[in-house]
Amino acid sequence: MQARLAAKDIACRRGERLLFRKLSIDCVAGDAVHVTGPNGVGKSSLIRILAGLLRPYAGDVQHYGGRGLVDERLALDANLPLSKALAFWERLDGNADMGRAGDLLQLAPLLDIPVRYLSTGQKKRAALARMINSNCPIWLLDEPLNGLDHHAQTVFEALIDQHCGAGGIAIVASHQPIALPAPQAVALADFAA
Ligand SMILES: Nc1ncnc2c1ncn2[C@@H]1O[C@H](COP(=O)(O)OP(=O)(O)OP(=O)(O)O)[C@@H](O)[C@H]1O
Repeated sequence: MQARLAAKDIACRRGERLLFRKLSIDCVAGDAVHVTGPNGVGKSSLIRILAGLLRPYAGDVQHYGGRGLVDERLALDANLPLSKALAFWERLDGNADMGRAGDLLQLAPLLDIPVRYLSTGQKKRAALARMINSNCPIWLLDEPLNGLDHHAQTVFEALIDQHCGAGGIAIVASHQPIALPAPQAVALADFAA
């Protein structure tokens, strides 16, 4: 069965505020979605709902296929050299070869450096490579270009293109323009409560 992610009539409440409501997204293999909106409208909250990390106030989310998330929280042990921090996930994900993603995102020179010493963009490159290496068909990306230099941005845009071309799904919350293959646009302010 092909990858699918469907959110139906979801609403999001944070604290006492209802942020958005009646939002539906239906993605099938190959789809890309660009979520936009001003600060505080709920883009990160939406990505976390789609990832299953935050319960929607109303509506539901269904998915077929694993979900990979990259947001501002770096899921890598700050005290380990990057190679060992990545190896932790490689054991869980059952994929020991960082391979192409690691090459393209130029991780080789960073592997001996403790994660806490990596620059913002280097950490983001490592997080993206880890997600790619997990082989999840559904990519959930919260500001994935933040911190990346122009070359790394271009490389990652090409990786999204390949991922969708191979039947993956990418849902991207981004302030910055990002080249996505035939994206559906979701302007979150249109669903503000
Ligand atoms: N745990 C929480 N409890 C209460 N309110 C929260 C919580 N987390 C986030 N919020 C509020 O929810 C709103 C939406 O936050 P969110 O991070 O989803 O917005 P965003 O659109 O991603 O913003 P930005 O563009 O600045 O990244 C903000 O007003 C924020 O203060």
